[in-house]
Amino acid sequence: MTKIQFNQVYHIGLIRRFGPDAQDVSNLMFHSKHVKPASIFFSIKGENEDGHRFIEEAIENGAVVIVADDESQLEKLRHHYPLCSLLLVEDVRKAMAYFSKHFFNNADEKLSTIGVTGTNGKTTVSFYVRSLLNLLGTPTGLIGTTGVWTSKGKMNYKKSTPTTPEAVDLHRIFTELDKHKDLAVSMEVSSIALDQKRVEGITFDVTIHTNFSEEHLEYHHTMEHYKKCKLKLFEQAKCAVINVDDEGMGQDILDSFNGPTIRYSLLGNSAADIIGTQLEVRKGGTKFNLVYLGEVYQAFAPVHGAYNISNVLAAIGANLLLGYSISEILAVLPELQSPEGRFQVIHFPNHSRVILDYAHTPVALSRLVEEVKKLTYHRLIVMIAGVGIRDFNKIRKMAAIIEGEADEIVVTVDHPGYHAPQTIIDEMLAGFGNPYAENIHTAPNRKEGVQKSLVLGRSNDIVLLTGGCINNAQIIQGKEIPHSDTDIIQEHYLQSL
Ligand SMILES: CC(=O)N[C@H]1[C@@H](OP(=O)(O)OP(=O)(O)OC[C@H]2O[C@@H](n3ccc(=O)[nH]c3=O)[C@H](O)[C@@H]2O)O[C@H](CO)[C@@H](O)[C@@H]1O[C@H](C)C(=O)N[C@@H](C)C(=O)N[C@H](CCC(=O)O)C(=O)O
Ligand SMILES: Nc1ncnc2c1ncn2[C@@H]1O[C@H](COP(=O)(O)OP(=O)(O)OP(=O)(O)O)[C@@H](O)[C@H]1O
Repeated sequence: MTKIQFNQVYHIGLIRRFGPDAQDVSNLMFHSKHVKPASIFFSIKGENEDGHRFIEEAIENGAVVIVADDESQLEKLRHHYPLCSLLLVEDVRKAMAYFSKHFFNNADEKLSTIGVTGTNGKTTVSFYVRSLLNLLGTPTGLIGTTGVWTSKGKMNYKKSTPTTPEAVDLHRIFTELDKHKDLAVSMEVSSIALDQKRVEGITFDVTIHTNFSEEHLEYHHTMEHYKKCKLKLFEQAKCAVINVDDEGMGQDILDSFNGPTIRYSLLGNSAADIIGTQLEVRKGGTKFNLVYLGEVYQAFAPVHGAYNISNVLAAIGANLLLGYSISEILAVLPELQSPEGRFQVIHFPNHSRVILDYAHTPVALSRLVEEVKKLTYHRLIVMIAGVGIRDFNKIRKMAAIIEGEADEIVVTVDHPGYHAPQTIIDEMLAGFGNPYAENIHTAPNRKEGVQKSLVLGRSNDIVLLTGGCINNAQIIQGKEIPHSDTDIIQEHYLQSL
C-alpha cells in the first residue's frame, strides 16, 4: 500500500478535487471489473465504451480514487461517495501515465530506455538492441510484440495490448526489470501508444526510427495523423538514430530534432554517419562493409535480407550513442540474436525449407520476397494472409505484390475478428489481375493455409509463410484462439516420416 498525496503527483493536469487530498493506494486500474480494494480507477473514453459509465461499479469493487475528465459525472457522485477522492483532470490518459510513473517510483529513470518506432522492423530492431547490449555487458530487457523479456529470457507476463502496454503495465514492467537487476530496456513504441499517451512522461535515452509507410489506417484514418503520432516519440528523446534512406519520415525527424543523432544508410547516403555496403549472402548470415567516421570495417551479422542489415545498423547506432565503440560492437555482432518469426528458416531433411516471416504490410512483403528470391531453391510457395482486424486497404496491395512472384500462392486469413473469413479472401482475390490462375489456392483459416502450403512443398522448395500471430493466437470474434505455425509444421513433418 502506498500513500499518495495528490498535490505531489506532478503533471497530472488536476483541475478540481472532491473528497480527501490523499489515499492509501494498492493498485492502478482502467477496467472497472478488474478493480480491487484501494485502487485508483481511470475512467477512459474509448472507441466502444465510456469508462465514466463504470465509475460506480469501480467504487463498489473498492476504488478509493477516481480520475475522470467529465465534471458533471463527478458532481453527481461526490455526495454519495464523500470518502472517495474524485479527481477532475484535463486528460485521463495523460494523468494515468504520470500516476503510473509516480506509483512505481520513477522506475523508468533507473533504466536506460531505448524506444523504437517505425512501420516495419520495430520488433527486429528492439531485439537486436537488447541482444547487442547483453553481449556487451549491459543486462537489458525488452517490451514488444513478442512479449516481455528480461536480459535472461521471456517473462510470463500478459500485456494489456499487443505491442506497447498501457502506462500502468509499462511502469510495472520497468519495476520488474529493475528487480531482475537489468540496467536497460529496449522497447517498441507504436503510433497508437504514442497517441494514447502510454509513454507520456518517459524521456528516452535513445530513440530509433526504422521507416514509415502505410499501416494502421483503421485507427489513424490519415497518413498525416499516423506520422504526427510517430514523430511525438522524438519530442521525448535525448538522442535519435535516424534512417536517412526512409523517404517517409527521415527528413521530418531531422528537421525537428535538436539532440545528438546517428544517421544510417544502406544506400550510401552522404548524410549518413554509418553506411552498410557490399552485402554478400553467406551461410548463416550476411557479410558487409561498414563505413563509420570515414573508416571501413568488415562486418558479419547472422541475419538474412538487406532490410535486416538496415535494422542491424539501427541497433549499432543505438549502441554507439550508449557509449560502446564500433570495434566492441563489431566483435560481438556475429552472436546477434534475432526474434522468432522474422526471416526464421527451418530446414528439412529433403532440403526443402520453411521460412516464417511476420511481413504484414505491402512494403514488408515486397522487400521480403525480393530477399528470399536471392536464395537458391527449386520452387517457391508463398502463403499470404489478409488481416481482418486492420485496414482492408492493404489487402489487395499484398495480392498485387505477390502475383507472378511465386510458383504457388496460398491465400488465407489472419485474425478475421468479426469478419466472415470469405470476405477477406474475396478482398485478397480482387487484388490479383487473374484470381482464377491455377497456382492460386485459398484456405479459410491460417491453420489450413499453413497445411496447404506445406503439402505443396517438395524437395529443394522454399515454403514462405507470411503474416502471423499476436500473442500466439488468432483473434476470432473478439476471442484469442491459440495458434502456432511451428506446431503445425512439426505435425506435418512427423506425418511425412
Ligand atoms: C483500438 C484501441 O485503441 N483500443 C484500446 C482502447 O480500447 P477501447 O477504446 O476499445 O475501450 P472501450 O471498450 O471503448 O472502453 C473504454 C474504457 O472503459 C473501460 N471499461 C470498459 C468496460 C467495462 O465494463 N468497464 C470498463 O471500465 C475500458 O477498460 C476502457 O478503459 O482503450 C483500452 C484502454 O486504454 C486499450 O487497452 C485498448 O487497446 C486494445 C487492447 C488494443 O488491442 N489496442 C491495439 C489497437 C493497439 O494498441 N495496438 C498497438 C499497435 C500494435 C502493432 O504493433 O501493430 C499496440 O501498441 O499494441
Ligand atoms: N527495416 C525494414 N524494412 C522493411 N521491412 C522490414 C524491415 N524490418 C522488418 N521488415 C519486415 O517486416 C516484418 C515485421 O517485422 P517486425 O516484426 O520487426 O516489425 P514491427 O514493426 O515490429 O511490426 P509489428 O509492430 O506489427 O509487430 C518482418 O518480418 C519483415 O518482413
